[in-house]
Amino acid sequence: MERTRSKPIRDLPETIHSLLGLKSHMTSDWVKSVCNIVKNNSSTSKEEEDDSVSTDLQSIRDKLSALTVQVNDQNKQRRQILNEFLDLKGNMRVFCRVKPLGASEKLRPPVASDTRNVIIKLSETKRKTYNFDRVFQPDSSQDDVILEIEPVIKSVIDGYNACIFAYGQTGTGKTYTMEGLPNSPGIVPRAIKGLFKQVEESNHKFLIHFSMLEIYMGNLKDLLLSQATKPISPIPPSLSIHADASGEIEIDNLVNLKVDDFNQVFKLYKEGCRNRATASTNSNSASSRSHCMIRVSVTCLGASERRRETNKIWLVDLGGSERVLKTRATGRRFDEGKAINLSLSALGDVINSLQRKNSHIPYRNSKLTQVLKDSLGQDSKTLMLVHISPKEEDLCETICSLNFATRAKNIHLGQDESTEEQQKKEAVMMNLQKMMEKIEQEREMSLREMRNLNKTLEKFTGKPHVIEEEEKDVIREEIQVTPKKPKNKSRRASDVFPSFMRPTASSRRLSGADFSVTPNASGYKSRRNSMISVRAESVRLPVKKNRYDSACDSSDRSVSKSTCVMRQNTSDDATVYSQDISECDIKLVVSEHKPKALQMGPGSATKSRSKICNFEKDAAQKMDGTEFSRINSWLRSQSENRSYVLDKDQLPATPQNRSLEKSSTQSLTTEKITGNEFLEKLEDIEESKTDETVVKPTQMLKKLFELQCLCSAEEEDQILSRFPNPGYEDVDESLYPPVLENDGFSQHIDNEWFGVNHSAAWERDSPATIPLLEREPDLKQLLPELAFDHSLKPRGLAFAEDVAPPLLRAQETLGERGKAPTFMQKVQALCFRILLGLGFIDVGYGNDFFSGLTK
Ligand SMILES: Nc1ncnc2c1ncn2[C@@H]1O[C@H](COP(=O)(O)OP(=O)(O)OP(=O)(O)O)[C@@H](O)[C@H]1O
Repeated sequence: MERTRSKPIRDLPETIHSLLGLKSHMTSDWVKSVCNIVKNNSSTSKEEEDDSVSTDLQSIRDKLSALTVQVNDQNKQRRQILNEFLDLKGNMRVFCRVKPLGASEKLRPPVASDTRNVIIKLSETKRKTYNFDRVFQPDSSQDDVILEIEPVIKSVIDGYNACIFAYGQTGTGKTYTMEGLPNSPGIVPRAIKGLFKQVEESNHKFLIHFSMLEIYMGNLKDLLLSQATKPISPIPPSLSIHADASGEIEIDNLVNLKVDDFNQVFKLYKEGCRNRATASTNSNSASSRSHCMIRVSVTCLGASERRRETNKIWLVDLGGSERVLKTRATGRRFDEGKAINLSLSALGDVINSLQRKNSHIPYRNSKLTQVLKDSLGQDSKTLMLVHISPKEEDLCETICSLNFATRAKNIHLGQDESTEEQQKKEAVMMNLQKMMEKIEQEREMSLREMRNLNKTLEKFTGKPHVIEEEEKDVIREEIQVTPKKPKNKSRRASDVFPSFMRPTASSRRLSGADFSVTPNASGYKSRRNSMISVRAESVRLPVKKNRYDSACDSSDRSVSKSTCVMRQNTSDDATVYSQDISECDIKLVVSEHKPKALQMGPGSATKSRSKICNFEKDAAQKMDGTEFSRINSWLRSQSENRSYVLDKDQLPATPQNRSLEKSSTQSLTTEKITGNEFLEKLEDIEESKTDETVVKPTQMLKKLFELQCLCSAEEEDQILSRFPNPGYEDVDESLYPPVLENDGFSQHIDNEWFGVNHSAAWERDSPATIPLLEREPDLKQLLPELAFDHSLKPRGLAFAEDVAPPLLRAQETLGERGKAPTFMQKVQALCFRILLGLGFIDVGYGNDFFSGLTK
């Protein structure tokens, strides 16, 4: 182009010379006409030039559009083939993974396996074979497992709901498979990575959201929201499950964060794991005591070939099924084990009904099945990984797990197929797989060509080609707190539950969520709107610092046990446990929870509350990627800000309380008080309260005194020795904080990030497990006449009514509530518990988890 422009200038002398010769002929008209010719000439060439460029651009655009259509077509074909392939494999695919024997376990295991079968040696002559889609031998790697889940990830991109869950006896490697270790990451990180990779390769624009929750003791808990670590912390909005008009399951108030890459997911995942509590059990030193559920939602607008605009995948690490008798769980561990078994049993029932193609599928029988309703069965892709132990002592549980998995496997396949049919099917599947590979290669080529053309286009125009549908895309909010549906009580799942599904006293007691209490005389309002009166006390126990702590957290840790009592429901107390900053004081906290802001220091409840409000407000705003870090740091600050507040309005104007009030305002520093002062303060406060308000630990202390009066220690020991209770090696655990663990995953992640190995030292022998009274000299002073040795332990048990799992209370075999229990009633309660533990008494759950599984 430059050459054409410079030519007239080069030719100028010559032109002038020739013009000079024609001087006589040059009239003004002539000059004008020559000028016009030159002018027209130059404008024509410019237009021509522009035309040729725009033609080029147009042809690129046309090519791109054609390629887009082609890729869409290829996507459609791929989806159809994949779907056919997965249909042949079964909507519910079941894998079995056999845990390797430990180095010290040299015995020949009774479980053998090949790539599709698990053979159980029941006796010398009797063997039972279980058939699965794939069996992972003890020496199989994480890679082997991941390879098998790839089709499921692809079907998520195609718009199908999916669910991958790990099932099995406690300690058999569910968390290992789902989370993995730093050097061998498991399904969760790799599935999410795989999802992002697929999204990157796609020609569509996807929006990905991440949520994480756990089902603990039958209640949903949002793991991306710091939970109320103390009774008067802002209470996170309760999560409730409902189905939308299209039957998709939604969870109201569940934090749903937009994520742009795997790193963001990784941070959230870490945060979620931090909010999860695991505990040490006889079977697993870091046992998951809940079901951990990760939801990744995928939205793609304008992709007609996808099954639906928004779909999701659930990645679930189920709590371990366990025989309570075998694990010898007591107190809280016992309750947790029962809750896990109950929901697994409900899952088994759903699977059973799906398999039998029953018209009614009992999804409503547990929160777990309600949440997974649209991801189990129907046209969703489900992958179950059953984990078994090869050890002889676990044979019974292994058979239960295998039977459970076999029922699931039969969901789609129906009757057993003949070998011939199976071979035919496998040939078809092989063919489909080849077709899919071919289409994927072609698709990859088309996508590469599209990328190159896009680059060329960008060079000319300065912006990439935009496909029409993409232009229409709406940028979604970064945070989507699922908006509450207009209050239509009859539509809410929780309201139409059969009564046994409604939150029980125990579930409310433990989670603090779902606080639906019958109105009482004093006029009850929902907990979220008004917690009329909250009294709480907290005892903090120091926890030995481990290497993990020192590496990732500069603060010390302690385990705090807090108890709060709400006026609305005197029988309910919410016990929460948290890992917290180090303190070893006995701290008394009394507060009235009011809607008005509590003026406390940094990280106070007020701030947290207002942040939660902002959180919801933000849902209405569009956010860009940079917002993520803000939210992330907020989430972090939430988990780090652990403080206690004291509301002076609730304190009677006694000198003690004035000092207490003072202590509370001293920027949350805890006032050390002696045991007697402590009791006096409790009593003062108790007197000032309405008669319905109870402070449970005070009661417990009082009852300890009462018992001391009722009978001597010798008499009591004598009676108790007649009822051997193998589980009670310590004072009942429900009275004390659980052994809080860094959960497996965060441990792994943090190890990876900080390069430290987790020290297994603070597990069972953690100071947090040492009975409270032994650790607290102040409390010890309170009870000078009680021996602080193991003779105290059975006494704790005598208060069976207080410490028994709340579900036992429903039996009401101990006499009327509200009356002071006599010693005989306490002994009866103890007997009841023992008989229950030995399996002689049914607790009224209907079916025990293990019964029926071996049918
Ligand atoms: N396939 C495996 N290879 C190596 N180690 C394994 C394997 N499976 C499990 N483990 C190890 O066994 C221990 C218990 O595993 P894990 O915590 O995953 O069990 P779990 O089934 O999740 O237990 P729970 O139900 O109590 O949470 C862990 O230390 C884990 O690393």
